[in-house]
Amino acid sequence: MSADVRPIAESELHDWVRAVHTGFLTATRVTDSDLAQRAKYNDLARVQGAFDPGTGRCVGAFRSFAQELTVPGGAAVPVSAVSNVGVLPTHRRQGLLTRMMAAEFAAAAERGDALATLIAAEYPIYGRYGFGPATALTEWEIDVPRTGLDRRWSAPADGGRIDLVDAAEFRRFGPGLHDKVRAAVPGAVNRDERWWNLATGVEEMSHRPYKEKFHAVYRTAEGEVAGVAVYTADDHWTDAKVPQNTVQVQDLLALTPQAERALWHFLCSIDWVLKVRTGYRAPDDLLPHLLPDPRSARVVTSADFLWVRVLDVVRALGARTYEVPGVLVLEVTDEAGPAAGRYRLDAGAGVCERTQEAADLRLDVSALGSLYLGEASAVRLAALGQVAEERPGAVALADAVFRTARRPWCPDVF
Ligand SMILES: CC(=O)SCCNC(=O)CCNC(=O)[C@H](O)C(C)(C)COP(=O)(O)OP(=O)(O)OC[C@H]1O[C@@H](n2cnc3c(N)ncnc32)[C@H](O)[C@@H]1OP(=O)(O)O
Repeated sequence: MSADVRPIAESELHDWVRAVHTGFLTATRVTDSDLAQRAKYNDLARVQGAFDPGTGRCVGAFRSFAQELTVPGGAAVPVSAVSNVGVLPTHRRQGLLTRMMAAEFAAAAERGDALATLIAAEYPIYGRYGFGPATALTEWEIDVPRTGLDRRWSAPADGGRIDLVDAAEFRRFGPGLHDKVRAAVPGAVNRDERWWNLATGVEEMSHRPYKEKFHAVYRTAEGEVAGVAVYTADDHWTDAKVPQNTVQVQDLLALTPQAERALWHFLCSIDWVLKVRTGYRAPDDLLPHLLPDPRSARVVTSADFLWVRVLDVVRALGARTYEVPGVLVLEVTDEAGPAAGRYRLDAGAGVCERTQEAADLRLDVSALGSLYLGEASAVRLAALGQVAEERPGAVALADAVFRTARRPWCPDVF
């Protein structure tokens, strides 16, 4: 008998959270506070469980939630974010994720979602469901003594100022600042109340206890909050009593290059600190070039991050803008979902519609997901055999049309 896959009842939440914690190898313990948070923030109609017919226990978990994704041009598009996917090791590779994903796509079609998003735990999992890697990230480690920065630095040169504030103050100004920052960053997603409460210690989860952080806020000469760096530090001294601490940046938001420069220079000026790890940044982040010697910032992580699944091609392609005009007819294949068909994109007008015209390009919906936010190059995908050119010049045109001047970036795990 196969497992029962369905939305869970509130009485099954404890068992479901245990399955999530087990799948993610964090714990099996579920606290009252974990449950209270789930009941408060998770829409149970969008929380699926797979239940073993023999034991009745939850052996698979899956959840989606309403999210806003900034797309090229700045629109905040409502999407379905997939999270908390976990199948117990005793029940893996029996098709449970596939069944939960199929149920999610059916529900997404009913809701009218144009796109789905997720952060893939492992690369090979989600391509088969039509998701494509759509943003990348880079983490640098800065060797502070090598930056060439003046260690006597104590204030931004642009008339702005930096102050240390507590988590409660960050909780107050952070959401407004983040909303302004994300509007200018394709690939960024909204942070909900739960995100802010967990980040500032208002609430915590048993497997992710709150760790106190430092918050450096940058204000312009006019007193406007234009950036913040949230960081932690370790405590490492050599036998000779030489401090060798590393600052780990948890979050750095900046509205302007001036704020960005001031915050990085501040972090590199802190006494006792030899290294600054930047946290996950955009791959074309300004950071290395904000340092006199950019080579003092060494890449320590470079990977795919946000994955995008186009569900409704007409609405998804119509929601973003394009850097250059051009008309492309795309033949999209989609084994697992509703995106299959032939579409005419008029990039200049920002309009996409179904068409019977001859195709210029053929591609799978997962490749379309990779192109969607401007990260992937159509030329590169064609070289990899993921885009086929039916009209000479169409791949080069698609490259120019879809790509963006700055690379998309999703700062958040969800
Ligand atoms: C958005 C997020 O939450 S990301 C977090 C994902 N969760 C985890 O990584 C936690 C640990 N892993 C798990 O819980 C499970 O192994 C899951 C959720 C990744 C997969 O669940 P399963 O129920 O085993 O997947 P399912 O049986 O439907 O597999 C479908 C296909 O995907 C393949 N597949 C599934 N997971 C993986 C993987 N990690 N690596 C490679 N292939 C995979 C299967 O082999 C199968 O291929 P086939 O159809 O050719 O046989």
